[in-house]
Amino acid sequence: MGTISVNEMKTLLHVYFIMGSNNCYNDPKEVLTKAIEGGATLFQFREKGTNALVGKEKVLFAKELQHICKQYGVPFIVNDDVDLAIELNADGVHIGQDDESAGIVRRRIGEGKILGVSTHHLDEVKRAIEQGADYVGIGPVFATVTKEDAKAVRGTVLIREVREKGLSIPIVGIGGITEQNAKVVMEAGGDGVSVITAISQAENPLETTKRLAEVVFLNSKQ
Ligand SMILES: Cc1ncc(COP(=O)(O)OP(=O)(O)O)c(N)n1
Ligand SMILES: Cc1ncsc1CCOP(=O)(O)O
Ligand SMILES: [Mg+2]
Repeated sequence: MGTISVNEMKTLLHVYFIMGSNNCYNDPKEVLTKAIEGGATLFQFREKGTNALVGKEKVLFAKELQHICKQYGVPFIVNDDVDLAIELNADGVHIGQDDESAGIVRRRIGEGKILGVSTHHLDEVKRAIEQGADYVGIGPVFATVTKEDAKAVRGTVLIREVREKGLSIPIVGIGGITEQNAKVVMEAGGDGVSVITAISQAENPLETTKRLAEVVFLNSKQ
């Protein structure tokens, strides 16, 4: 882990909103603002897939979203793009198993930044811990249409396994999570839920995030 405490990290993971420009029907800045006002505790900038912005446009857009996060005191995490995270002095980075190794990324971003790693098996969780992850993302818990190359749906099996092994690493579930099924992730031992579609395509992102936050709060152990 870096310098963030386990408890602080677990609290930040409660309602982890992830978004890129191509995930929204409406103005993404408005969507992010409403999500935060509704209770999002952490934000991940994930600009990838069909029609994603690149180059200067991507950087500019990232800066706009980072500015919103700063105004509300919500940490801003960058997905995949470690160079961008360093350039923007972002609060952290999220990487997957096909990205740069967690150990290298930890050394690049330093101890003071948040490092999240996607995991699908217990050995990946253990390796992420050894290499300095502050939290692990586990999923897809449910079917998702957002990530074209998503791994097979495994429900909450791995979340339960990690807790049964007595590992206290902060865990966030991901994949197809909504206010209707978030409770299952928390009951399995998750510390929070990360969502893209549930908020980015909600008719009312503010009210949806409020309801999601309520489910997480009611089922949280801290
Ligand atoms: C919180 C969280 N968990 C998992 C992921 C997925 O990361 P990855 O497997 O690297 O896939 P991409 O998101 O990069 O397509 C995530 N982004 N966030
Ligand atoms: C990035 C990612 N990693 C595993 S599933 C997923 C997509 C989650 O998006 P949604 O909340 O729309 O299912
Ligand atoms: Mg990735």
